[in-house]
This record gives sequence, structure tokens and C-alpha cells, in this order.
Amino acid sequence: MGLTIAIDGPAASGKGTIGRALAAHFGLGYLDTGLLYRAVGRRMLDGEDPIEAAQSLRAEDLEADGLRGPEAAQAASKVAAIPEVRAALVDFQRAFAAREGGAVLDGRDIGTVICPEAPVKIFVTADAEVRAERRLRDLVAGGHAVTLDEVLEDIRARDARDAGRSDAPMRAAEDAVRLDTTRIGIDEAVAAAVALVERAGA
Ligand SMILES: Nc1ncnc2c1ncn2[C@@H]1O[C@H](COP(=O)(O)OP(=O)(O)O)[C@@H](O)[C@H]1O
Ligand SMILES: Nc1ccn([C@@H]2O[C@H](COP(=O)(O)OP(=O)(O)O)[C@@H](O)[C@H]2O)c(=O)n1
Repeated sequence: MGLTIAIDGPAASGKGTIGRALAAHFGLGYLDTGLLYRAVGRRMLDGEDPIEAAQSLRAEDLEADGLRGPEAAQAASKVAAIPEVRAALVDFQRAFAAREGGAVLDGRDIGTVICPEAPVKIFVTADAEVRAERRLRDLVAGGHAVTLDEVLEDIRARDARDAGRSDAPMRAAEDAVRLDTTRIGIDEAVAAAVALVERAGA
């Protein structure tokens, strides 16, 4: 089995940016697990039972319109608190993590629940205001009409729900290394993550 890298942290902290860069650098597969919850949330918004949606999730669901938007994000965080929804998504994530050639997964419970044996675990953080400013730029570029206050509110509500749920709450694994991106740019954050993986002997 190849190298597995687990990346967790709050909303818009830079998990995907670091995860994709590590995957490219070390030649690993990359899975944005938030997209699975966003796709289930999207189907709930369309009127489906979220547990049934999670149990029947299809590849094309991950390409639905608006998955990156704030509405899908809030819905994702709500369905993510349902244990049956989480249970339905475990096998797919673990199979991805075990793929030959190795994988990087990012989410909220990768180091704690999905891949507790991963030799490299990174918990990416940044101040909420900085995260909101960065996410605002993403959303405006994607055509969403949102304000900084709305984005900050969305991030705070999701972080509180994600950290407060009883099943697989967002938290750093005991052996995770924290990486705070508040005051560092993308290149520096990626370099720090690469160094961390190399130090871990990967
Ligand atoms: N260290 C950083 N400095 C500046 N911008 C960053 C940094 N890391 C990520 N970003 C930007 O912040 C936004 C959110 O990052 P992303 O990787 O999508 O976060 P997450 O996967 O945690 O939600 C993106 O626009 C990304 O380009
Ligand atoms: N492994 C994961 C990944 C996401 N999620 C949920 O899915 C939501 C959306 O995740 P995301 O990673 O796409 O969110 P961002 O950090 O990109 O804003 C989160 O707020 C969590 O509620 C989760 O519970 N567990």
C-alpha cells in the first residue's frame, strides 16, 4: 500500500490547496471528502432523504451544479451530523485511501476516523476572518452574490456544528501536526507541508 496523507481542519483553512499540491508533488491520488457531504446536502435540498442519498451516492452527484456554494456547504454540515450518512460514506473513502500508489484525503475526520493509521496527519487552521476573506474571493469568482459577513457567519456556523457533533467531530488527531496558514501564503504553506511529509520519512 502506498503513502496515505490525512488533512483535516476548519472551513476554508487551505486543506484542498495543500492536499492537491502534496498529491501532485508526491504523485498521489487526491480526494476532497467534503465534496461527498456537499453532494448529499445538495440531494437533501432537492427533497431527498439524506440517508438514502448517501447510500446511493453516484459519481455524477459530485459534478452537480453549485456544490461549491454556501447553500450546499450549510446543507453538507447538517447532513454530516447524521451518523447513518457518515457510515454510508466510510467504505468509499477508505478504499480511496488504500489505493495503490497512495493518496491524500482532506476533510474533518480523516486523521481521527477514516485513516487513523495514516503516517502523515496535518491539521490546517487559520483565523476565521482570514478564511472568510479567502473564501469570499472563491465564491465571488464563482458567481455567488455574497458578502464578507455572510461568509464569516457561514464558516462560524459550520465550524461550530462540525466540532460539536457527537459522531466524528472535527478535531486534530493526537499525532497530527498543526499548520496555521493565517500569515503565510500558499507557496510557504505548501513548502511547510512538503517538508513535514519528508520529515515523516515518506
Ligand atoms: N496560505 C494561503 N494563503 C492565501 N490563500 C490561501 C492559502 N491557502 C489557501 N488559500 C486560498 O484560500 C481559499 C480556500 O482554500 P481551500 O484550499 O479551498 O480551503 P479548504 O479546502 O480548507 O476549504 C482558496 O481560494 C485558496 O486559494
Ligand atoms: N470528512 C469530512 C468532510 C466534510 N465534512 C462536512 O462537509 C462540510 C463541507 O466540507 P468542505 O471540506 O467541502 O468545506 P470547506 O472547508 O471547503 O468549506 C463540512 O462543513 C463538514 O460538515 C465532514 O463532516 N467530514
